Order: sequence, then structure tokens, then C-alpha cells
Amino acid sequence: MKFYPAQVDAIAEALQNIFQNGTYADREIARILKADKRRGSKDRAFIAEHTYGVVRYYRLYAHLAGGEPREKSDYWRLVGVHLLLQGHVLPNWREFAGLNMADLQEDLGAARAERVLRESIPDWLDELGEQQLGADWAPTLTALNEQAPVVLRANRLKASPTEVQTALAADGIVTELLDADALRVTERKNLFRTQAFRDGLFELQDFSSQQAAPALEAEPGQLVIDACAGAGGKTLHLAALMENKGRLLSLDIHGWKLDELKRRARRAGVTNMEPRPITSTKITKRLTGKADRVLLDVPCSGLGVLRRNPDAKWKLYPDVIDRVVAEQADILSRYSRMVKPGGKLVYATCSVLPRENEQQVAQFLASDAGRGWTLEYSQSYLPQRDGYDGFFVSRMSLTE
Ligand SMILES: C[S@@+](CC[C@H](N)C(=O)[O-])C[C@H]1O[C@@H](n2cnc3c(N)ncnc32)[C@H](O)[C@@H]1O
Repeated sequence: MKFYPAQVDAIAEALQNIFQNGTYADREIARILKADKRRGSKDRAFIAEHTYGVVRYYRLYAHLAGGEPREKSDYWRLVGVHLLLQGHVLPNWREFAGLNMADLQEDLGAARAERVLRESIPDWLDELGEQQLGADWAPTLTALNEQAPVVLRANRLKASPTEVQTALAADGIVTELLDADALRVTERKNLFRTQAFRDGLFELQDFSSQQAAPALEAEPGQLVIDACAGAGGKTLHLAALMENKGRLLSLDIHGWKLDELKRRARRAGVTNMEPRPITSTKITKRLTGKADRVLLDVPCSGLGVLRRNPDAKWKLYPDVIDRVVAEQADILSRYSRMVKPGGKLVYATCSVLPRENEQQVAQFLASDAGRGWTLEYSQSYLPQRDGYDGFFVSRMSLTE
């Protein structure tokens, strides 16, 4: 394979910004790609793939390259290590001087014997994972370093899964039907450029994440609240399950996320959704005892979706997890009050930590706020066992 200095330089620049300026990998890659519009699709894919590749194994590569990178030239060397370990032959460039597979092999065996290096994870996070998940942690960690499958959700407001399959086949995109409305794409292609996407026939949504909205058992005609709606992945699914009938209130503390949701809802043909930014506690207090169903897709550590956002492991700290756990408990206790007697609540996260999942729900049920609530269903998803993102869904009902 032929490499170009401009490609490696773009990756090194992205990495330096991610690791030294704290930018998010997805935004940084988008910025770099936007900065030079002359790049072709192969070039763009190369930059994105290999930036993520280095982010995923940053600790291992920094160890093999001889230490934490500081200058842009050090990030070039991380890219060099990555390309060598991917089986490529490095071009004879000054920036890669001294990097060769024979030398890497010498250190690789010892490095791979240590899980924190092999899987590239901060020590504290490895300890926390082990303490929380026991024997499940090691295979979870390995699976979280693999490339995520691409899964779609057919938008039933516009098309059945087989109709989506046919529409995508016309664009040369092959899919296989999974369960319910889910389809898996068998070969990576740019789905956003397809007519089927522009027409709102499907959304990109991981299979695990597709379990949250159906778990709520929302029915057409009900008042349903998606209280942490964000850009609306679950709202769009709920609207489809409600067949656009009834009221669907989508709340979030960040109004700009709801703006994105409005755009997506228009494309998806959703007509029963009302976005409502949470500008004060009055917004949720006014809804006390009103909703048939409430979905709490709460903010979380994101440890279940490291395959998609590998930089999260470098941006998390113990106090960030403590803060997020406290926020989840607060959201559960306050927002559960919006459910009316006889109604239901789903609590979901994209984390694999019991602290954010089962333990959080158990604490809620044992608290004053949890009086009258019964746990109906609880399921955690692990990537190595279930094949998709790490995720957690639980449903509770309130007595009449
Ligand atoms: C996991 S994300 C939601 C993803 C979204 N449900 C989806 O499917 O695309 C959690 C969301 O909770 C929002 N959030 C954080 N604190 C909140 C709070 N106190 N009340 C409501 N939303 C909150 C965040 O802005 C974020 O959009």
C-alpha cells in the first residue's frame, strides 16, 4: 500500500489535538477532513480509520515508541508503530527513521503480557472494570477494542426492514436482517449518501441501543416522555413504535441537541414529537404524575461504546465516573415523578459498569423516591457475549 506524507501528517495533527488539547476524536476527524476538501473518499477513510486505530491503542504504541508523545513528530512515530503492527511496510521517510518490525517484536511480547498495555487502558480504569465485572472484564475489554458492526434501524413510519434492504441494494449496499427492525450492513459504505437515508427510511443505531425504546412498551395515543433525548436516537424509535399517535415530549438540558433532533424528526416523518429544553426545574415539575411512559437514557461513562468512541477511555477519570453516577441517581429520583400511577419507566445506559446499571436501579428502588416502583425487567448487553455495544436496559412500573 502506498502512503502519502499529507495523510500521515493529518493523522498526527488530529492525534496531537485529541491528546494534548482534549478535542473529541469524531469532531477532530471531521474538522481535519473538512479543512481539505480535495481529499478523495479513500484518503478520507484512511485518515479516519488510522486516527481511530492509534487512539484505540495509544498506550501500547506510546510504550513501543519509547514514551509519551510531545511533538507532532512523536505522533508521526505512533502512526508508524500502528502501520507496522497492521502489517504494512513503512516508506523510507526521515520521520520513520529507526522504526522497524524486528525492533518492535522484541518489546511486543513483554508488552502484550500486560493487559493494561495490550488492551491500552489506564490502570485505574482496568482496576475498576475488574472490580465491577470480575471475569467478564477481560473479554469485554478485548471486544471493546474491535471495530463495531454497522447496524441500521428501519423507520417503520416509512419502510419495513425488507423495503430498506431493497432500497439499499439499489445503491450496492448489502444488509442482513437481524431481529425486529434491525439490519446489519455487511460491508462498510457511506450510508449517509444513499437516497434511502435522505428519504428517512432508516437511522444508524446499534442493535443494543435499539432495545431501549421497545422495552418501554409505549402505545399509540399515550403521553410519552424521552427525558434525556439528546439528538433523538430513541425519540425517533419511540415515535415509530407509537405510529406517530399520541404525544412524545423530548426533553434535554442542551437545547442545541434538540435542534438536531428536530432536523432528524423532519427527515424521519415524525409528527407527534414536541422538543422541550429543560431551562429550569419547573419544566419537569409541571409534568409530575402526567406521563404514561418515561424513558431515561441517562448520561453515562460511555464504557459500553468504546468501539465507537475509543477516546472516551483517555478522557475519563475516577471523579468523572463518580459525578456521572450521582447525576444518574438524581435524574432517576426526580424524573421518575413524571410517571403517573400505573405507568412505566425505562432506565438505560451505554455503560457496562454495574455501578451505573443494576446497582443504580437497586439503590433507586430501595430509596424513598423508589417507593411504589417494581422492577419488571432488566438486561445488560456485553459486546463479546451479545455482539453489539455494551448497554443496559431496565423497566420499572409504578403501582396504581
Ligand atoms: C446518553 S445521552 C442521550 C442519547 C439519546 N437518548 C439518543 O438516543 O440519541 C444523555 C443525554 O442526557 C442529557 N442530559 C444530561 N443531564 C441531563 C439532565 N439533568 N436532564 C435531562 N437531560 C440531561 C445530555 O445532554 C445527553 O443528551
